[in-house]
Amino acid sequence: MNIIETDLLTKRYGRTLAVDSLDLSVREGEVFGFLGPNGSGKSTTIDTLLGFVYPSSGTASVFGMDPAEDGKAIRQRTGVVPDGCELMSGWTGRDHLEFEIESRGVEADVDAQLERFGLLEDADRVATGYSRGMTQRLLLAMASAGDPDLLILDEPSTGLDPNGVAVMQELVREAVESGTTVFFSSHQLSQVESVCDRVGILHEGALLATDSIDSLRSTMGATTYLRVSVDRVPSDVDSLQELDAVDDIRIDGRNLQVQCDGDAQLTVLNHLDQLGATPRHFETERASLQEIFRSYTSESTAGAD
Ligand SMILES: Nc1ncnc2c1ncn2[C@@H]1O[C@H](COP(=O)(O)OP(=O)(O)OP(=O)(O)O)[C@@H](O)[C@H]1O
Repeated sequence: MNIIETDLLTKRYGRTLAVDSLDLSVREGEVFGFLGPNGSGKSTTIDTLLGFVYPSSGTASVFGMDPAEDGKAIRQRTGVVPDGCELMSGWTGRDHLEFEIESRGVEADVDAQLERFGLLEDADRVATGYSRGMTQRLLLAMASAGDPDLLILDEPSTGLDPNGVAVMQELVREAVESGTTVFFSSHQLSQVESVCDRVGILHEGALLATDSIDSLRSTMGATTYLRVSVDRVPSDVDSLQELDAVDDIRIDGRNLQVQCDGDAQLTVLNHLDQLGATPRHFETERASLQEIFRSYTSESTAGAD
């Protein structure tokens, strides 16, 4: 079953096309990474899913409900870490958490939740005095209170130190174990890569690709960088380029960098051997999500120019 489904979802602000014919499906229990550069429409999509913003055309459904009509019911089952949230003046961290629990109508142990996010000692301080990292931990504590069916995290690691990031990643893993679906919007690609099952790449309001990170890598074609140091560079080294699996070769002294298909390392090393070059050392590196992301968004920008 799909927890989130959109069909040609479009949102215009005057002449700005913030979300453009978006077809999105997020399955129950998965961690879906929603990736896109600044201004690509991530927050607008989320606001539409939560019923804060109405679509210009197309439809959205969350838990099978229309957010434009049943936004409140959707929000009661959803924990949200919004992008750029303002805290209530004069309220303590505890006040914020208690309010969240009450307004979503869930059961949660307030002290345990504060402790889990390292906020128990500061719980009775006015939260507008919190550091950015503490504020973000408070937002995570509020969003995850009472094990919601859906967690929407919009840039959840903003302001977090490495410990905070680890707590956030742990939160995502625990949420999934308890059956929560997680919608994780970010341009912090390394964090998406470590927790998400599938990612959607958004650019200028449109979804360029949706798939698992591995499939996106193989769609990119030559996705492995093989770095080899050889005892000598053969004069006919360019013949490597004739191998189907090889996309590009760069030579720096006795070091070669070969961009090739994921399973072609041995073919390349054997070919070098046949050319009379003995590999002294080699290492491989797969394309990172960052490169996949750049490849999709820059191709699309090039096409638009
Ligand atoms: N209330 C609004 N009024 C007018 N334009 C808006 C409004 N909200 C968003 N936009 C525009 O819609 C586009 C998409 O913005 P959105 O905030 O959804 O992107 P985003 O991917 O979440 O960006 P970021 O990563 O910077 O948060 C941008 O061009 C933005 O300026």
